[in-house]
Amino acid sequence: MKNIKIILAGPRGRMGKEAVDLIHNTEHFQLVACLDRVNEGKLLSEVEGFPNIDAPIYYDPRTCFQEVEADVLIDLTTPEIGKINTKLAVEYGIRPVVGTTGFNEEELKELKDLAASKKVGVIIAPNFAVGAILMMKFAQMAAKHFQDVEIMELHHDRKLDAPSGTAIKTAELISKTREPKRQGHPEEEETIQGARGAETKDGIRIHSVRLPGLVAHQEVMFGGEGQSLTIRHDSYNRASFMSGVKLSVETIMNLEELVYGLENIIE
Ligand SMILES: NC(=O)C1=CN([C@@H]2O[C@H](COP(=O)(O)OP(=O)(O)OC[C@H]3O[C@@H](n4cnc5c(N)ncnc54)[C@H](OP(=O)(O)O)[C@@H]3O)[C@@H](O)[C@H]2O)C=CC1
Ligand SMILES: O=C(O)C1=N[C@H](C(=O)O)C[C@H](O)C1
Repeated sequence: MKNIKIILAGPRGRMGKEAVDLIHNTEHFQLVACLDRVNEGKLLSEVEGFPNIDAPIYYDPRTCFQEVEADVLIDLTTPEIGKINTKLAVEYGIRPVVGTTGFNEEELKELKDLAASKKVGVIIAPNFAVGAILMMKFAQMAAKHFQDVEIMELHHDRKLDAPSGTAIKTAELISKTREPKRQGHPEEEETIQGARGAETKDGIRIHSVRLPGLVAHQEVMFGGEGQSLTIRHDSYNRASFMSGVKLSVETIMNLEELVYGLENIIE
């Protein structure tokens, strides 16, 4: 397989560290630069925790994309920075694999159009874990048979966005097979605001839990006459996401458009 040259944004983060290991341990992957908001001008090997990896660190994505020859950008930063990096990478013909969450519908549409016009592959993956993809697909299947559903997503308390990208994607997939419905008692009232969670435009409730000790977890709970069905996925560590990152980097080399969600590339 051809060597794939990768720029990684966010190498010191929880996901970024795992991605450095993945790139380092994959024969046909090469880390050619990092984007970070500290350590500009250093090599990654000069930063504590990353011996033997001589990729230069840039702060400004534009300078990095101009100076470094790369095939793929992996972005694992923050919602605000991820959006800037992704758009800029497409403009420079570098294919973004984006794990960073927090893109809204309008931003996805804008990127889709940009990717199509530049013929540059983009993968935006709200969740890279294969089990999470299956959980979402199973939920979409179950929604054919159960009209009433609520999503509970549970994450560590360092997470910036709520609801999670996975919960939003799950609700979107369910909405493809379930008619819009306003759930609960027609006259229900929240005596404490937010008690019924956030409601999507199709009437699906999403509840976001943030606690130290958690990593990334989600339950999709369906209710019917005299029965319920709960589909649950748990990521206990960030290594759980790395096979999806690897697959995305390999797949994006043959894409010329935006793909939103790994369910579109996992058979
Ligand atoms: N798709 C998926 O499967 C998954 C997606 N995620 C998403 O990935 C993203 C990262 O998550 P996580 O690793 O837990 O978060 P972290 O907060 O651990 O890491 C984010 C990193 O981005 C860095 N950063 C901030 N600003 C910049 C900048 N201007 N340039 C480059 N780097 C910058 C931060 O630096 P500093 O430390 O200085 O703030 C930090 O090191 C989140 O959006 C999260 O939702 C997470 C897990 C799985
Ligand atoms: O911030 C996280 O940790 C995660 N973010 C993604 C999301 O918002 O769905 C994926 C996973 O749940 C972990």
